[in-house]
Formats: sequence, structure tokens, C-alpha cells
Amino acid sequence: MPSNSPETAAPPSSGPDADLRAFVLGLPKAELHLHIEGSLEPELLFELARRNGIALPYATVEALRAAYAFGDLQSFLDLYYAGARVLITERDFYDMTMAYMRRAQADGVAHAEIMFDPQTHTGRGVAIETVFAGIARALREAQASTGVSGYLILSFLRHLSEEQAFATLAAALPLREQYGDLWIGIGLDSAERGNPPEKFARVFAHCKALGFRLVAHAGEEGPAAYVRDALDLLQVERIDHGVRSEEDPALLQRLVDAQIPLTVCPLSNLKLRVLRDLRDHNLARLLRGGVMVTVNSDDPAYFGGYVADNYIACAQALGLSRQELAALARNSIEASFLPWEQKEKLLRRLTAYIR
Ligand code: HPA
Ligand SMILES: [Zn+2]
Repeated sequence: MPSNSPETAAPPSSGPDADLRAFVLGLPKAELHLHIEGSLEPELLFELARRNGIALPYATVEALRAAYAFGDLQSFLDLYYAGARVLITERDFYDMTMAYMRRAQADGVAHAEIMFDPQTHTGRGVAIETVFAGIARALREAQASTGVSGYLILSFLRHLSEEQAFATLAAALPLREQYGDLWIGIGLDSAERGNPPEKFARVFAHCKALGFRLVAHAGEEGPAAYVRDALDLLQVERIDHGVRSEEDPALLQRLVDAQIPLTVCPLSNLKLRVLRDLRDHNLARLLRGGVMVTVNSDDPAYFGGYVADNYIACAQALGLSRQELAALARNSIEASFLPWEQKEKLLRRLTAYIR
């Protein structure tokens, strides 16, 4: 498994592993499941804590990283929300987002659809305008300097109430004029069990009427029924995770027939103990069964790998061929919310790359 620290994960400089890494890095791909707060590396987290005069319960970067051993989704979420406390100013959100965009470019990401959790910040007294401004400035600068494009998916925290989701939407909507080119979607994340999709049916219906693209986490820790309900009650176009869909054969067939994308995050599933060994992951089975699966990093600073690490780990654990890796990259482009001309352009780049 890759190390938690990108700096210490020295890739092999020659041999089959180096060839695999070079192939994966060069694949034009989209990342569709990434929580920007989950890209906050311990080094930057310490730097922002220092800058903002915030005390941390860990003495060193190494001690914090050592705490990233999770038993389940909730044990991760506790540290993830605690880590986000260092984000205060526009510059903090900018620095975090720019660091991710640079890292994504290095991984061959051509386009990223980035989730962010305003409620994690507004609940601590940070203005939603500050959150939008810092993230958006980084996305625009990154697009100009690297060519990597970014979209934003505002995600509601499902452990909070429907009323709080509506209030967050109301606070964000005046910013749509300024950021509508980036903010194209609405998502649903945080603790899944006990917070079923139906809790957010009305707010999602409202967002759909407003013209937003819709996604939701489902079938990560929660049952296959949550995937079905996310499709039927929330009308989402993509499912984040969805790996437990396999438990319901009729649902699985529906995913195949309708080519509903799943944004799978294999190293996340491993770290959060959705499964015990990557060799047991159902990604290859889903792909070979015709499901529109994509590979993504989720919260790379916490789960020990960025998107290319996820492709490589799966290639090694599941024996994915180069063609299958290219199919995953193709799916990521097709499942993105880019306009079709841009999809076509990226697909042509991919075709040229694998020829
Ligand atoms: O993997 C996740 N699942 C649910 N909520 C999240 N918020 C950040 N990462 C996750
Ligand atoms: Zn996620």
C-alpha cells in the first residue's frame, strides 16, 4: 500500500512498477470524488494552525499522521472535521485548493469535480463567502496556469438537518452569479448510516429545479437500499462510492442498464475498513460486469494516496490490464459534468495516448 505521506512514497525509478506508474500518470483522467477538506495534508494543516494561532492536540506532523488509523467512517470524520478547524481565512482555502490542483496535475488529472462542505466552516463562524472566494480563486488560477479545470459540488452534511441544508443553500445562492461557472453541483456526504437519502428529498428537488447537477454518497457504509433511494428520491445522476450496490442484483442491473456512474474510492474503502484487503475490492468485478465505475481519491491526505495511487494500487491488487485502466479513465471523462465538446476533446487525448 502507498505510504500516507506523498513525500515519502518514493516511486520505483525502473521496472514494471515504474512502467505502470508512468502509464497511469500519463492517462488523461477526471477526478470526480474529492473532498477538498480531505486534501489538507498534515504539513499544511500545521502551517495554517501556526498562522491562525490555533492549538493542535498533536506535537508534530508525524504524530498527527500516525493518528490516521481509522476503524470506520465516523472515526475518520471526527479527525477530518477537527482538521478543518485550521481553515479560517480566504488564503487558507486558496492554499489548500491550490495544493490539491498542483498535485492533481502531477497525477495526470485534466479535470476535477471538487466537493466542499460549507457547513463544516459556517458552523465555526467562517463566512460562506470566504470559503467560496478562496477555493474559486485557486481553481481559476490553476486553470489559467496548468490547464486543469475544476468544478465545485457544494455538499450538505447528512448528519445535520434538512432545515440546515436549506439554510446553507439560501446562504450560497446569492454567490451563484459570481461563481456559477464553477459551482455546478450539489452533493451529500458525512455519516451515512441513520441518515438516509429521504431526509434530503425536498432540498434536492429544490436544487434540481434550480438547475444543479446532483450527486450523493450512498452504499459506502450504508445499504444498497440507500443507493436506490438516492436515485429515486434524490434524483442524483451519479453515486459516490456505491460499492454496496452489489448486494442487490436488481439494483446492479439498473446501474448497468442506465450506465449510472459510481465514483469508487478504493484506498478510502480500505482505510475505512469497508473491506479488509484491496484484493477483495469489487471494482474489477463491477467494471467487467459493465458498471460505469470510476476511480477517485476521496480524502487523499487521510487515506494514503492521490488518484494515481488509487489506479496503481488497484492495478496491482486486482490485476487490471492497461486496457482496463484506460477504460476507468474513459469512464471518468464520460461521467464528468463537462460539456460534451470538452469531453470529446479529452476522449481524443485519451485515445491518442493509448494508441
Ligand atoms: O468518504 C466519505 N464519506 C462520507 N463523507 C465524507 N466526507 C468526506 N469524506 C467522506
Ligand atoms: Zn467521499
